[in-house]
Parts: sequence; C-alpha cells; structure tokens
Amino acid sequence: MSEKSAAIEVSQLTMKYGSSLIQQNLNFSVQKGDVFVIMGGSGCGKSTLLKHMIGLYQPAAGTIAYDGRDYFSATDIQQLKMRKRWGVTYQSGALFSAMTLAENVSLPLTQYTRMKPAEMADLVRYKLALVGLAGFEDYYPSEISGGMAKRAGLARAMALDPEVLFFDEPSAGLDPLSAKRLDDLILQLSQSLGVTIVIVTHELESIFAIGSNGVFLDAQTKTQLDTGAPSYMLNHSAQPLVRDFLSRGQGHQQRSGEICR
Ligand SMILES: Nc1ncnc2c1ncn2[C@@H]1O[C@H](COP(=O)(O)OP(=O)(O)OP(=O)(O)O)[C@@H](O)[C@H]1O
Repeated sequence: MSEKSAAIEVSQLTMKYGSSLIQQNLNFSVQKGDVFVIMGGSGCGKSTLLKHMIGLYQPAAGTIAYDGRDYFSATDIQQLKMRKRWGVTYQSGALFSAMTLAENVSLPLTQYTRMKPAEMADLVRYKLALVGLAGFEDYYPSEISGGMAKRAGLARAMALDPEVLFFDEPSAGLDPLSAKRLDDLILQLSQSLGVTIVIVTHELESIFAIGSNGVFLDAQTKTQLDTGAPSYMLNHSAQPLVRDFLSRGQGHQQRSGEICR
C-alpha cells in the first residue's frame, strides 16, 4: 500500500535494567520518512527504548535493525557507520556552555570530517539558519532562550546530514508557542529533507500534529499495546487504554461516536 520502506525494524525486543524487566516482545517498524512517536504513560520505558535504538543500551533479547542490519550484532566499524547516519537531540539541547552556538554546531564536523574552516563556517551558518537561528552564531547558550537552545541542539544533530533524527521529549519545559514552533520545525525537516524522525513525547498536541506512525508502550503489561498512526489509533485501536490515553480519558465514548478533533 505504501511506497515507504522500513528504516528501522525492532523485533522481539526485550529491555531490562539488571534483572528488572522494562518492556518485552516489542515488534514494530519505522518507515523511511516517518515521524515515529514512542508513546505511553510515565515510566513505561519510552526513553529506555530510545536509548536502545541509538545503541546506548544492549537489548536483553531481540534485534534492532537499520536497513536490514542488526545494530548489536554488527562489528564496531559497522556500528560507527550506522551511528554517523543518526542525529540525536537531548531534552535540554545539551549544548556546551563555554562554546558559542557556531562552535557547538561545528563540533561533529570537526570530529567526523576534514572540512576546511571556511567551508565549515558556511555549513554551520546554513544549519543555524535552517532552525531559525541565522545571526546567532556568536551567542553563548546562556544568552538565548530555552526554545532557541533546543533548536541549536537540533542544528548540531543535523550537522552531518543524518538520515534518522532521534528526539527525547523535545518540547519538555517549553512554553506552548515555542513547543509549537519546534513541532513545525520537526515537521518541516521531515517533509523538506526527508529525514526519518523518532521521537519520545507524551504531549498529545505534538503526537497528533507531527506523528505519522508510532508505538504505544504499557507499563502494566510491560509490552506494546498497539502500533500505527496515532490519528488512526485514537478512534480505531482495539485497546481501550490506548484510546483513553490519546483522548485524555474519552476513549470509550469516542469509539462508538467517533471523535472530532
Ligand atoms: N539507568 C537506569 N537504571 C535502572 N532503572 C532505570 C534506569 N533508567 C530508567 N530506569 C527505570 O526504568 C523505567 C522506565 O524508565 P524510562 O525513563 O525509560 O520511562 P519513560 O516512559 O521514558 O518515563 P517518563 O515518561 O516518566 O519520562 C522506570 O521505572 C525507571 O525508573
């Protein structure tokens, strides 16, 4: 039905911290060009899943494959190649406070490329402009707002032209307007550059505004309850808990009456 193909395949994934089970039997795929949302209540393991997907934690069982190759059974060199195709942004933006925005964004370029300084400066300017921060090259993180810091973090994650961008709670701590601006930016990056995006969020507005696909994790049963487009799950999930979550507790009524958003 879809022309998209899988960028990431998660199969029979079980995640644990020591002997403590977080989630088991996760099975879903992220298609190329998706804005894929990892959803679920507090503490169900969303961030833990993201950390497994970026190779920070080893699965207790199962595989996470990128373009058909399992990350955790790949060689160090293959893993490095895969990681170079990803960009990761963290909650705070995680900028280095002693560096200007330009220096922060150029960090991965210095690390992974042999670009000449002038070429690098042009690229950094371009990346900052992409996130609405043209002219802010010489500012320090302490001199800009929280929303701007997140966008600068995004520019840094975009420095190496990643194929997949990972976000952990990108709008946490932002006012509604800045959160909306960040959502618009994420959507724009996905649509104009074709970047595949994986995002942890429990902001319903974001989920519906940008999510084209997703997975819903449950803390109680410690497995996924559903996977698919959030807007479809809202009315059609076979799981009442998913419909409840996505409709702020109105799920049961909505299934019989269908919902208008
Ligand atoms: N490094 C760790 N070591 C041990 N347990 C952890 C670790 N990190 C998280 N946990 C536990 O694993 C469970 C899942 O945590 P995680 O942060 O992945 O959930 P989450 O769905 O992202 O939560 P939230 O929505 O509240 O941010 C929680 O019970 C948490 O306390």
